[in-house]
Amino acid sequence: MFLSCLGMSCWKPTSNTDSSLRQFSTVIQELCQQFSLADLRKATNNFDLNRVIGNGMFSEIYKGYLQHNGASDYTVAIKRFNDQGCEAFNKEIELLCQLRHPRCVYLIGFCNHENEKILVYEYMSNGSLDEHLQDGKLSWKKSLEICVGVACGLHYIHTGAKRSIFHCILGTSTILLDDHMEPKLAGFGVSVQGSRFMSKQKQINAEHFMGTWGFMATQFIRDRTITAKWDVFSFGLVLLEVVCRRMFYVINLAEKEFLENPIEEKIDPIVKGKIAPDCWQVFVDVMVNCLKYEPDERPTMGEVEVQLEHALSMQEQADITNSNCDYTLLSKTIIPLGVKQYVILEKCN
Ligand SMILES: Nc1ncnc2c1ncn2[C@@H]1O[C@H](COP(=O)(O)OP(=O)(O)OP(=O)(O)O)[C@@H](O)[C@H]1O
Repeated sequence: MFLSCLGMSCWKPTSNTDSSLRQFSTVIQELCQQFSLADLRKATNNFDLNRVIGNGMFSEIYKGYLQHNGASDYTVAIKRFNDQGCEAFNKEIELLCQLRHPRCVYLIGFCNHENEKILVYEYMSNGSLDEHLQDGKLSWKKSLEICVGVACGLHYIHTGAKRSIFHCILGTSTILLDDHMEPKLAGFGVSVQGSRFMSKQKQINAEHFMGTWGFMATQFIRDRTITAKWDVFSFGLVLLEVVCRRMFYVINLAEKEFLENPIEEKIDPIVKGKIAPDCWQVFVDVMVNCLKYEPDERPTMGEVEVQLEHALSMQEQADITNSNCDYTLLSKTIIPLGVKQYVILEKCN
């Protein structure tokens, strides 16, 4: 039934049997509400462009109001895919139905009506992390809490689901913030499911990732494989953005110059004096390790999560005794990205 509602042209299973697909579609129907196109037109005032709150690679995202959970004006985010978005639509339903975790955006339902492929999510009222980094109002402690939350979400998708999931395009624009400024992972349209056995790597076709080169960890470019360590590298770039308050979508030679200087000199002036030296030491170690060239040398997200929680508690302890003065960081840390790594990353530009 679900197959017919999705339409075979969009749903292209590769290895499942008919009966396993039937079971899978039943599970999706149980977990996800199905909306009519009329419901979603009404919810968005006929896809009024004034309601657009974001743009995805294959979609536009609208703010909408629906009948849900007994409320007649329940606020939701409605992602309407374009003609190229069919695969991303299928992928997000498949993955997000399996993910029920406070650090992953919640998929409420979907609509599949002829060419209209639409997903309905919980509304994340505080938008994406990149917007907050740009407007400069995010405190250091809140930033650190957000990083801990994101690490927790990544740890979950890597190890907590039946099969590990690799996000693949993690960045500050795919980290969304709810009413309480708690982070959730979003943007699962090109994510990849690993094997049941964590140690195995997944062979991937490069075209799958159109336009997302900036987030690519070096092992992919070298080996054409994806592992959890890919997301770990991307998470290292997120940490870098959080302290520098500037984007690192693509590391090219201009970024190389930027990073050849101690990172302490590049910390955003608004946050710099707020970072306790003990906290910084742990934080910068995690960041440097996440950005290691060799995937095997990068930590797991479980290790990263523990370390960042430790950094947060160091910050909290320091703040108890020092409530007035700014801190001074005396360390000088160069992120040891190898020349080879710059060249490889620059090629991706
Ligand atoms: N649930 C939501 N609540 C609020 N805003 C959202 C929500 N989902 C997405 N957005 C907004 O839309 C932007 C793009 O969303 P998202 O990251 O899901 O796109 P994408 O993964 O690139 O899309 P696609 O599936 O087309 O590839 C986000 O940065 C955010 O501003």
